[in-house]
Amino acid sequence: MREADVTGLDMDMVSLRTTRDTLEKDVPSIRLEKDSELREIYQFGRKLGQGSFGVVYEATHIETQTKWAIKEVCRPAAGSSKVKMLEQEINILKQVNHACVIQLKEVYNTANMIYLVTELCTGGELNQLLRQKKYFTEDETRHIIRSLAEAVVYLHKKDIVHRDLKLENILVKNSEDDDGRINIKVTDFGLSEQMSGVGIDNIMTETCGTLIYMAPEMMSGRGYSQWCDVWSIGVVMYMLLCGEPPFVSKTKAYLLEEIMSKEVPFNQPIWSKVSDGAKTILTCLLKVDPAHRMSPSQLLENPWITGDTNVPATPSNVLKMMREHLKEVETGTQTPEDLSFTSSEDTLGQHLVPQADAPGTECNHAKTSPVRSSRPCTALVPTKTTKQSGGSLQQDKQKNGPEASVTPSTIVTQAHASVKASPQSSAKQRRRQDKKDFSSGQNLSCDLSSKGGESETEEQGKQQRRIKCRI
Ligand SMILES: Nc1ncnc2c1ncn2[C@@H]1O[C@H](COP(=O)(O)OP(=O)(O)OP(=O)(O)O)[C@@H](O)[C@H]1O
Repeated sequence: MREADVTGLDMDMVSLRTTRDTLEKDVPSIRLEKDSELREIYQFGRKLGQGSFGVVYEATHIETQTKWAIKEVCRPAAGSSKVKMLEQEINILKQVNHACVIQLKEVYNTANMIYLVTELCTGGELNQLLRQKKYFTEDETRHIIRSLAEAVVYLHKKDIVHRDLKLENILVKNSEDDDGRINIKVTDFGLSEQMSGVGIDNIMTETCGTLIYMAPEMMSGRGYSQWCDVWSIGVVMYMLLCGEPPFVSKTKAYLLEEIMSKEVPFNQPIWSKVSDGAKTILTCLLKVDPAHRMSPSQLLENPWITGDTNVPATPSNVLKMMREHLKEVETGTQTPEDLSFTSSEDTLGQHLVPQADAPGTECNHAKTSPVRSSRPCTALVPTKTTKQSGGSLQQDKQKNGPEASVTPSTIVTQAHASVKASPQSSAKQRRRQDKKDFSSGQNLSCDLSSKGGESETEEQGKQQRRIKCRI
């Protein structure tokens, strides 16, 4: 493999998504007799940071004079949960090769230590940069979120769910490249999960990650899938644009209640300067019901991300879509037959999905609908939900292409089943319905019973605390 792929030096020519997905790489795992032997290969420099596993140093490869980061980890006790997390992290890093995901170059093992040699990110963590800048411009945010979405699409295609996406786990390769862009690398796969099962096996129940970035379905403890990463992208994007998290509360239970009872807040003065396009995306990423969340692929196709100003701003709710469609019918650009809504009675047990999955359309990600069109979403068609449940990711991939790997699994499908989108629906009604569905026993119900319970006291005053269940 070329050195450039490992070092990430290809960054400048990777604006096209297809060129960013590179081939799997071979990561050598090298056994050393003594720790001092590594000092003959690398010259250790300044300390870059300290994590829960070990210390990270800047290091220069003596032979090539290239700079790297080396994470020095004290070998945890065999069989311990720490070992499992480390193994999981190394396992995943060995499989990934993407310009926006940290690259693992080599692993060195000695009797007492493990050394992970990764590409060096001289710009530090994204949260440090945010603290300095207070907030990012829309252009800067667009570039960062596009990179993050590309990384997540790539990971999800490999059935990897990061589960702890946050500003602290996004490193900045270098402060700014020649074009003034901030190039990011997703890191810290300690809490990531690789889904290998089918259908229900792909639903995870561990509560892990960092509270303010945590998807409500994960907080509720009832089960979640890869859509938890989408929620985190939404929180990251919100924070980049205004410097603060969208939802804050003292405990997990109160935070969940806050998320369930409020719209995504855009009332601070700073939001008056932010485009409607960006706000629409945030609303679509931060949908309470994962079944209604925008998919990472849809995010990449959104005109706000692509910068395609020729695509008209598309209405973000059913009512607006109806109005626009009726206007089109009135002006003769479409026939009434195109308006293929069914009555709400007809839709019992079914869910309505946009007919097209085109850029800039409604955020519903029911992409398994066989009906696809290149025109913007204008009509809703019912799809049977039963067909989706229980299907394997592999089968879905074969049937529908790699996109299907991010298809919501059964639990999400159940959520769809309970949504009846009538023509009278509005965004607010939809959100209320989301919350109702979410909190009902039919799908991902929210268990607020822990309020005042055992986990609350433990979490008091620690909004950003990480809950690593496996430790
Ligand atoms: N490749 C890198 N380039 C530059 N700095 C890095 C790199 N990797 C890690 N760091 C810095 O070192 C710090 C510690 O990283 P490390 O991955 O050990 O811990 P962490 O991100 O806090 O996660 P955890 O404690 O869950 O392992 C990070 O916060 C970051 O600032």
